[in-house]
Amino acid sequence: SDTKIVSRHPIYQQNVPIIMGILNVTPDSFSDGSKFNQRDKAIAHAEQMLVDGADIIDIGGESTRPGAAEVSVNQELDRVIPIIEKVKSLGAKISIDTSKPEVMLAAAKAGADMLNDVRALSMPGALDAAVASQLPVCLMHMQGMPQTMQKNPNYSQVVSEVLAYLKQRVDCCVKAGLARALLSVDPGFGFGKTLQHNLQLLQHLNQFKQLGLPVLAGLSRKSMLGQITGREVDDRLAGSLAVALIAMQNGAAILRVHDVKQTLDVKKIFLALQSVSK
Ligand SMILES: Nc1nc2[nH]c(SCC(=O)O)nc2c(=O)[nH]1
Repeated sequence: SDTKIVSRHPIYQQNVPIIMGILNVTPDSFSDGSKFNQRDKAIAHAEQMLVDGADIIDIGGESTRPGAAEVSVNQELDRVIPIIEKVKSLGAKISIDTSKPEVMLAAAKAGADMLNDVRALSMPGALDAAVASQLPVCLMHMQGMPQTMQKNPNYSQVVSEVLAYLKQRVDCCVKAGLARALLSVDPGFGFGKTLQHNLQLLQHLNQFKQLGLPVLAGLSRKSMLGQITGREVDDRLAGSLAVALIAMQNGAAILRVHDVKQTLDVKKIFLALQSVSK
């Protein structure tokens, strides 16, 4: 295959899977209490994930769940910037989960180490902002938009279509001035995909290595796991760990997860087997 291994930005840590701990700072995530004790809870959660072994903390101020309402720039800035500043002071590596150029630039100024865009820099001004920041960026595939993406996801060949989209976005970023070494790609589990589409993408996750870039997998507690196990979102640890291992075995370089402590154990088991000769 035409795998072009490129030199990679240090944040991608070469050949050991990276654990990205999820820190949602949307109102429903730390629902009770005032904005300030919600912030304290977010920082405590970030601290715990760092203790538990997270390599990067992914901070997001816009819920991109199916049907989620849109968030204004100022609302999103107000949610994420104070948290980035505090988490940075803990010495953590931070990725900012946003599609808005203003949030990307402000987050970079506040100390973010990576951009994570579920819209693959497709919003107006986003690509220019990413180039200006010169930060590593994860490009994710989404079919449609959060409000409508799960209505009727349809592909003729989901794996090749998602791969082609990501290849096109990578080429566009490189042409705009982002070195390939900064880029990572993500098939976007649950973003405009049926269960079958998600399973196809997971089964053939290796295909995405053709781009020669780190592959990020975001499977943790997602509804695809609920569809298979019948478990509610707070009861999907076993399902999340199962797919985390499968994703690692299928080449995922970054795992975006809620349950950092448990996923670290899965990573250690995976690496122990890697070191044994076949
Ligand atoms: N790169 C990347 N970023 C994400 N942000 C979310 S938010 C929805 C949820 O966590 O359920 N998912 C993902 C994902 O899969 N990949």
